[in-house]
Amino acid sequence: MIDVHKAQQIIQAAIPVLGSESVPLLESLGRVLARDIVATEDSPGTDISTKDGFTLHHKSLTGASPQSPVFLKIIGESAAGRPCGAAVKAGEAVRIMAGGMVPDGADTVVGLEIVTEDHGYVVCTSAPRRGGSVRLRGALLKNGETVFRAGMVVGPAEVGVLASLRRAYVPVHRRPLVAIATTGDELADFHEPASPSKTMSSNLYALAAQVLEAGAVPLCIGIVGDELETLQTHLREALHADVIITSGGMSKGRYDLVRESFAALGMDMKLSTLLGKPGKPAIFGKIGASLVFGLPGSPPAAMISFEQFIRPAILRMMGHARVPSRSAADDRQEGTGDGLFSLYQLFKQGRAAMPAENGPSPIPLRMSSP
Ligand SMILES: Nc1nc2c(c(=O)[nH]1)N[C@H]1C(S)=C(S)[C@@H](COP(=O)(O)OP(=O)(O)OC[C@H]3O[C@@H](n4cnc5c(N)ncnc54)[C@H](O)[C@@H]3O)O[C@H]1N2
Ligand code: MOO
Repeated sequence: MIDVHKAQQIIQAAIPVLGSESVPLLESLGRVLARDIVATEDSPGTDISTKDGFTLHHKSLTGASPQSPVFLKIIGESAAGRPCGAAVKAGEAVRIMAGGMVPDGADTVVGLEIVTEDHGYVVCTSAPRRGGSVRLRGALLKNGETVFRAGMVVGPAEVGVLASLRRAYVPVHRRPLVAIATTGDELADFHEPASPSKTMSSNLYALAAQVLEAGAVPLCIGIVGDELETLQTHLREALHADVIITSGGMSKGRYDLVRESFAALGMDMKLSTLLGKPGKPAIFGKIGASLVFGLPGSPPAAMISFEQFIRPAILRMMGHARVPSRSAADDRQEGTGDGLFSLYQLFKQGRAAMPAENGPSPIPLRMSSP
């Protein structure tokens, strides 16, 4: 028997990083880049003014002072997105807006606040430094420059930069398809009427929600009965998924046939039986390329096993380099009260599974009262 941390190491060592896919820009949020992103053009693509004012050649301002103002003829306008066609010569200036293209012949912008206008001339009484208030072509990004490295997680700022690079599609690591089957003849789903001998298969939904929260794609196989042949048939069909999760049927009871079914499908068992609860009877292995996690049926044990083992595995498959590994045992020792262990306690008291004010519906699919 091994402890949770050793089990986490064994699982991580067996997890492949999935290949890449190209996704529309916004779908890359939270995903991991599968390739370096290289700029294919300069940004900005031309010299741009950062102020509203006048653009001119710096030499035109030589000697400008309050005692000796320099008059420059205004020959045109460069608004953002509407460049001025003319080139600027000595003794001339072009009215420019922030974001406007600096025309040929100009190299400097003087802000509106330090000049005056007089009958078609701009009057300058000081000279800013050469190149002042101009963002040069390629100042933000140069053509050929590596902007982001593979392995980086895409956040909102990266989405903005990718958009400025005109990347409508982004290469990211694939999200795993995770098949979830719950086992047990006592289980029922929404389509079946409530009955004292039946238990709603809440694990199917809780685990699917955990899969979604981890960023993967859940595929709910549903409830599979405690019958060897049925189990094998359904699990065989689930083998096209990257990950298969089962809940229930893991203990040594007479009808606990999950291990047997996996064995018959050729499972390479890498982990069997943990030291301590919750999740003691959990197993992990591989069938072909699919990773297989057999979790215990008890809802807190299933959810906590997911947090301890499957969330880190999913993150790793999606290319995340730093994968935090939590354990209910650590949380209990730390006694923070908001960790995995408290989730377990909450479940044991039945509060998470069924809030008192929102009892079970006797009629399936009836809308709960608000
Ligand atoms: N003789 C022993 N029996 C058991 C031991 C033990 O040490 N000696 N350990 C117990 C522990 S701990 C666990 S955990 C369970 C694991 O058993 P299974 O994985 O076979 O779980 P089930 O028997 O199928 O179900 C347990 C419990 O959870 C409910 N359940 C199951 N599936 C779902 C679902 N999809 N949604 C909601 N609830 C579910 C089920 O009705 C049971 O009440 O073994 C113990 N036995
Ligand atoms: O080991 Mo069971 O999963 O411990 O509650």
